[in-house]
Amino acid sequence: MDDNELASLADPSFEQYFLVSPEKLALIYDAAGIRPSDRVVEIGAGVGTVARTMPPCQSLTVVEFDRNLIDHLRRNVPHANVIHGDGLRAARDMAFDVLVSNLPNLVTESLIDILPELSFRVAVMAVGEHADLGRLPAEFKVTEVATISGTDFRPAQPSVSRIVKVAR
Ligand SMILES: C[S@@+](CC[C@H](N)C(=O)[O-])C[C@H]1O[C@@H](n2cnc3c(N)ncnc32)[C@H](O)[C@@H]1O
Repeated sequence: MDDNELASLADPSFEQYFLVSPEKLALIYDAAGIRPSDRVVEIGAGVGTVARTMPPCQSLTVVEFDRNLIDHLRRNVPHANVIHGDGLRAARDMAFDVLVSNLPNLVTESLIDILPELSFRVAVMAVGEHADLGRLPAEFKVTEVATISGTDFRPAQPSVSRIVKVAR
């Protein structure tokens, strides 16, 4: 998928910016520490730019809210289980070891709120510049991984996000 195609698929009303930076993707995979036995879930998977090069794992499930992207996801990540729907609801209904997400900031805030209800080993999440993860219970260890913005994405994302690792 070239830059023009990615840009043409992005719907600004869903805050769709697709992460394509190989360096930032490598940092996400490294932080996730995915093991071959892991069940991995990505919510807000877009067209699959993160999921398509996810390290080997037992299972990969991708959840996307925008129906228009589902066929692209199926094509780009043929080995994944593709779910069309709300990632917050799906996360509550699934069992997984590793969670990856890059959602609109408001949805991410809700995801942070429900993290204590979910059972997982590691979550690697893009969060807003000023997101407060200090509200998570002490059982969670939060580590800053990187910042992502601008041309890390297609189309370029105007705002800055932080990638954080949340481990139990
Ligand atoms: C910033 S894009 C990131 C896409 C992809 N993760 C990446 O980094 O290239 C956010 C994606 O989350 C999706 N999204 C927004 N709200 C969602 C929700 N409640 N459940 C699942 N997906 C959602 C959007 O449609 C969009 O594709």
